Amino acid sequence: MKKVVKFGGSSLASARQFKKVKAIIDADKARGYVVPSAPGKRDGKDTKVTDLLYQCYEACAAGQSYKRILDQIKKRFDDIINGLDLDLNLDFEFDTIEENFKNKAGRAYAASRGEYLNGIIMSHYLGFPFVDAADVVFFDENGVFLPEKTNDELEARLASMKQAVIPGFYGSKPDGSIATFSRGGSDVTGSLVARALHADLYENWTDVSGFLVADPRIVEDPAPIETITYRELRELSYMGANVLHEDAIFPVRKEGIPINIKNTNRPSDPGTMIVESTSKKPSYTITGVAGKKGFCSIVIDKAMMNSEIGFGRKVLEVLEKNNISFEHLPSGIDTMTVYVHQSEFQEREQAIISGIHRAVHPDSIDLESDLALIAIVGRGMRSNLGVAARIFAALSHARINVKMIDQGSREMNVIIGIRDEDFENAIRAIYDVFVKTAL
Ligand SMILES: Nc1ncnc2c1ncn2[C@@H]1O[C@H](COP(=O)(O)OP(=O)(O)O)[C@@H](O)[C@H]1O
Ligand SMILES: N[C@@H](CC(=O)OP(=O)(O)O)C(=O)O
Repeated sequence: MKKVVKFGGSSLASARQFKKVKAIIDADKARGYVVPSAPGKRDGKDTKVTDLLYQCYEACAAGQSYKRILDQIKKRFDDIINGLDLDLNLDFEFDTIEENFKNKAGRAYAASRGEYLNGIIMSHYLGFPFVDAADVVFFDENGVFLPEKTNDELEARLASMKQAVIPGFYGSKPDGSIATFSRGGSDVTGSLVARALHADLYENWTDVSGFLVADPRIVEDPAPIETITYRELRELSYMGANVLHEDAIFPVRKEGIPINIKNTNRPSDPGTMIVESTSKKPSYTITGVAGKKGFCSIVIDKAMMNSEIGFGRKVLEVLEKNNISFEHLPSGIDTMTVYVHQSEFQEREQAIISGIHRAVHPDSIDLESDLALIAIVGRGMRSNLGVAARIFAALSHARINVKMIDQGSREMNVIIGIRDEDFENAIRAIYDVFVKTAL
């Protein structure tokens, strides 16, 4: 039995948390492969070490003094080392980091040091060998992740190891410089290690007792999800339920390895099992609800649009040329709407509008910003009549105007567009109608 255990920043924020982690690892011999994140927040007002490292790098790159921030980072690690009574000194590592900062090792290098140093501490504390992620996780020269090369190397390196600590979040490029995944990317490393080892289980330890039906920062004490499929989870994590990085699903899914989301602070809670498929019925009609703010809609009107072959392609080509991805594409007879990320769109707004004018000569183009998208996801929705009706009734009762509705063709998700300002109330209204009234 082999288990890969990834501990998030909240599980490694202090010596006290490290002790809980060791107890969890000691409790099960199968927990041999450990992927740590950088120390996270100790309380609501604290700063993640990764954020301190980014700040430190920005200051250094701007030619400003960065010593104060670096000292703060050092103190975070020293407090952990001292709290664990370890015979370990990171002075040499910090000298190297400072040297590399001056030699312009880059932003990704700076950010990666949180996981690197936490990995060294974890390896000393557990007595497990340390494997630098730079030697086993690879990106190309443009920073694009290389899954197969990584898998081959990880497989070869770990084959003879019964235990290992492999820091999350980063890897290396062909020239030896460091690249990272996007924020929250230690989840991806954990998943890659699980795939390479053909592990029986990937345990992802965090500060909540599994995936919850809704974001606990919005809904008070939301119900936990006992079992969720990869597909449902992918929809929810893509739409903002950021317990697990959205790219962490693919590697384990390839191998059919289940993921168990667990709580370091309540290790005996069952947490959430993430599986390929399940015959278990979800507890509620919906499995989960999640969403994101910051979208903009481009509404394009043109009489007889429906008979103009290639209309949609031409519009999307304009976005492609401007390097913008689209999120949703609801359409009517003479109207087509494209939902895009506001921050990306606003940088190229005028170029895109004039491009669409030139490409399809519309009667009008209207823009609306500050929109949010919410995904209501669940395998149980297929067999339940009236899901859309309940969503609309709940939102109308909460006096929320729905701008867009899009039901996936697999009937497993409904996506709605609303105003940013209604976001939290909408999530609560949907949660209440499907979960609270069902309790
Ligand atoms: N649907 C959800 N279920 C559980 N947690 C959620 C959900 N949506 C958002 N979260 C947030 O995700 C956090 C856990 O993810 P993250 O901060 O990345 O943890 P870690 O530092 O352990 O990697 C929780 O503390 C919670 O605030
Ligand atoms: N430390 C990195 C990577 C990561 O995955 O962290 P966490 O496991 O705390 O979400 C970040 O803050 O983005």
